[in-house]
Amino acid sequence: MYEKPCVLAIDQGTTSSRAIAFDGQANIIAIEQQEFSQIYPNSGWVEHDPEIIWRSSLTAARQAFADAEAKGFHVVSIGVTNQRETSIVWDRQSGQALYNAIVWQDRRTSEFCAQLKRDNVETELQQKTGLLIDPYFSAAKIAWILDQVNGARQQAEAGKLAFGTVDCFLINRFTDGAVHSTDATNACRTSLYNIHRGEWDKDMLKLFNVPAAVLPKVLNSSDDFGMTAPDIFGRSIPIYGVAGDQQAASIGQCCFDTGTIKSTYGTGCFVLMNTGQQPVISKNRLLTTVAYQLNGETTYAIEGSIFVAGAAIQWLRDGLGLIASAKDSQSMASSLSDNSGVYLVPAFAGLGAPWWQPDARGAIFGITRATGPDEIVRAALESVCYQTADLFTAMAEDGITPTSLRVDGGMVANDWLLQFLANVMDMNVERPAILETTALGAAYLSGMKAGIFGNFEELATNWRRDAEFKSSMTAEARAHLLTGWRDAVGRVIQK
Ligand SMILES: Nc1ncnc2c1ncn2[C@@H]1O[C@H](COP(=O)(O)OP(=O)(O)O)[C@@H](O)[C@H]1O
Ligand SMILES: O=P(O)(O)OC[C@H](O)CO
Repeated sequence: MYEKPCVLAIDQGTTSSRAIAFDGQANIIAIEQQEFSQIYPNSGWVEHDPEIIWRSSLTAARQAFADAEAKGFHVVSIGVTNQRETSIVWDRQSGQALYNAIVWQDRRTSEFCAQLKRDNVETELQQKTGLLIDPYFSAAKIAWILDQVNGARQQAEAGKLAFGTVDCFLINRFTDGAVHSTDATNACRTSLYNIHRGEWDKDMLKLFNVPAAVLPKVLNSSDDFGMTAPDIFGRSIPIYGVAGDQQAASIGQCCFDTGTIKSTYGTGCFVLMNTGQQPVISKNRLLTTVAYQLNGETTYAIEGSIFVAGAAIQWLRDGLGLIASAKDSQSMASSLSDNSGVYLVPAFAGLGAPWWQPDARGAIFGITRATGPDEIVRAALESVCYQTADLFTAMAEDGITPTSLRVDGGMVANDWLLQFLANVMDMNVERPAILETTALGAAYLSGMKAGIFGNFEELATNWRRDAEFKSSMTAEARAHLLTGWRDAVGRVIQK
C-alpha cells in the first residue's frame, strides 16, 4: 500500500464535469471543475455534445490527478458518477457518437410516451423496472436516435453500435474502447432493466424497440470496470466504482440504513430514501430504483425526481439576467419579508414527481405592478422547497414519514433556501461538512475495492454535520404558503 493513497472521483453533472481526489479519511485533496454549455435545439429539447462531455471530464480528471500527485498522493483507483438517463449511442469501432447526448430533461419523446400510456403498459413497466412512463428515462431516447439517424437501426441490429449512459460512455473512452459496461444504478434508469431479476428485460426491449445488441454489461457499483489507457494519466489506473449521481450522493451522505433519506439540489432535485433489500413500489407515482449493488446484492431506494431546482436559478442568471451570480439569489430573497403572493412554477421541462406531466409548461402567478426582480428570485427559490414538500406529501401517503433530511448539491450553499425548506417541510434540514457528496459516494465505491476505505459501517462514521436548519414558521403561515403553491401548480397541470 502507498503511504498517501487517494481515489479520484469523476462527477460528470448536467452543467459541469468535476474531478475530486479524496484521501483515505475522505478529505478533499484536489478539485477541478469544467463548466459547459447546454444545447437547446428545439422547444423542450436538451442536448450535450458528447465530445465536450468527454473533454471536460478528461481535463478535470487530468488536472485533479496532477494536483493530487504533486502533493505527494498516489491515485490508486478511479470512481465515476454521472448525470443519469442522458443517452449516447456511438459506433463501436470509431468510438464516435452518432448524435448528441439526449439529456434527461429532454421532452422530444413525449408523444411516443403518451402513446405507451394509452396502450396501458405502465403498470407492467412499473412492476418490472420500478419506473413510470416519461420522456425522462433513456429507452425512448435510444429509440429516437436509432429511428432518426440514417441507417442507425440497421447498424444497431448488426451489433455495430453501442448505447450508454454517461458513465458507460466515459468508461469506454477512458479504456480506449475496451470496456462497454455500466452499473446497476445507471441501468435501472433506462426503463429496460428488470430491477428484481437484475438483468435487461426482453419485454421492455420489445416495447421500446431497442435491440439487445446495443446494451452494455451491467456490473456491481463497486466492481472492476477496466483500466484507463496508459497515455491518459501516464500509467493505467483501475476504475473500481460507478453510480448514478443521485445514488452516489446517497452513498456520500451515508444513507446505508433502511429509512435514511437525502435530497440533492443541483440542476434538478432528487430525494432518495433507502428501503433496504426490499423494492417498495409506490402508490403515489414515486420511483423505485437501485440504491447500490454490491457483490450481487441489491439495495433499493424510493425516489422523488424534480426536474428544475438550480436550473431555475441559472435561468434567472443566463435567461433573464436578473442576477449576476447564483449566490445573489440569497440576499435578494432575504431582502423581502414575504413572497407578496408571487409563485413561480418552474415546469420548464414538464413536471416530474409526483405529477409526471411532460407537457406542462412554467408560469409565474400573482404578479402586480410592484413585482420586481427580488420577488421573482424569491419565488424561484421558494418553488424548490414547495416541490420538495409535494414529494414528501406523496411519500407520506406511501407510509414514509422521515423526521429529518440530509441535503447536498450546489444550491445548499444558500442558507436562506435551507431555512425556508425547513420551514415549509416542518422538518430539521442537515447540511454535511463535505458538500461534494456525489463525488464522495463514487470515491467510496471505488476506494472500498481498492482497499483504502472500509465497509459502509466504518464509512458512516465519516459523516459530519456543518449546519442544521430548524423550522421557525407557524403552522398557519405554512398552510397559507402551500395553499398558494398548490393553486399555482394546479393551474399548469393538464387535467
Ligand atoms: N448560492 C446558491 N443559491 C442558489 N442556487 C445556487 C447557488 N449556488 C449554486 N446554485 C445552483 O446550483 C446548481 C449547480 O449545482 P450542481 O450540484 O453543481 O449541479 P449539477 O450537478 O446538476 O451540474 C446551479 O443550477 C446553480 O444555479
Ligand atoms: O445534474 P444533476 O445533479 O441535477 O442530476 C441529474 C440527475 O441524475 C438526473 O436524473
